[in-house]
Amino acid sequence: MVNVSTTTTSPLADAEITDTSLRAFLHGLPGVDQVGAEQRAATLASRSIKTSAKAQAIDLAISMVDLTTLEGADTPGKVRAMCAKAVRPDPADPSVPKVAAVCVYPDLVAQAVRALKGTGVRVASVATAFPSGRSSLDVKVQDTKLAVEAGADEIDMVIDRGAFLSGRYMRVFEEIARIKAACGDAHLKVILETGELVTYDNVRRASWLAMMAGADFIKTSTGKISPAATLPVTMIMLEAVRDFRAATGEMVGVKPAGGIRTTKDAIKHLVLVNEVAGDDWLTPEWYRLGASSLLNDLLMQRQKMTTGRYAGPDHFTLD
Ligand SMILES: O=C[C@H](O)COP(=O)(O)O
Repeated sequence: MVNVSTTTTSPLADAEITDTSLRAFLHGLPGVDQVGAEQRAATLASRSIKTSAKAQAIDLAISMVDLTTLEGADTPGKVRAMCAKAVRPDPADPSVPKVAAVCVYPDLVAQAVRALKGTGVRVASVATAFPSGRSSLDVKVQDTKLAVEAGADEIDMVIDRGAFLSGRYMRVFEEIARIKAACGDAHLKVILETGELVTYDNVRRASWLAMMAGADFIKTSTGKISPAATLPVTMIMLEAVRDFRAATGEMVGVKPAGGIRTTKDAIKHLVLVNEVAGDDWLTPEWYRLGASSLLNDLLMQRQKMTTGRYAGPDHFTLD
């Protein structure tokens, strides 16, 4: 019996969560029909939307962006410039909405907090030995606490894929629950790194595991591993949050991240959200697009819709 206290509602809330009950629950989830899932995602992705809806969709997508820089070469100056862009994506057009959040490494959180104070743009920080997650739990907790103390509103943690893939689900559960506790009031996004989970069944299991352990959001990827936020994987995660709400009454957000670069990609995601989870998720509170270079394409397409012509990519500052 493992002593874990979790504050979230879970389908196993009445039974004490044990290695055995957790494994039985996760392996009792319906298997994913791989061919069916890929076909359905492709069909939904091929839907077109009306031009009038496209303008709205672009603004919604902008408002959902977690504008991200996660490079070893990141500097305070780069983060300040990114924060300015997050608040006012197109300096020439004040009608462009601000993005949801900026996402940086923990040592740059204080910088971002200063730059975004009072703007309503949130500060997200990766933590827990991102992107590999290969460190002790104590170090991961400390990493999380430092980011929260520096002012992060949101923590993007990675799960221990080695533990998950070797069937040590309870270890993954406990780790998420410990990090959730270390977050305090900060929201916790749990990165599954779906590109390393091998099967869609594992994506479904990891989604439920993360939600049961206290995730406020489930996130596809770190952006460091390919494939990242594919449509079938995102669809399976959207099904999981939909079914989790039906089972528990609790809503959990979804954040696809990695490889989302074009307006077309973003709109496919919005269609998927609407069709699979429902329009309750169509807000920045419940859906985010983690991306380092999507914003400029959204701005270019928006300008094309407003003025009838494209501005060159050099019209906008670098993502
Ligand atoms: O969380 C966000 C990802 O790191 C961004 O990935 P990307 O550079 O492929 O957009």
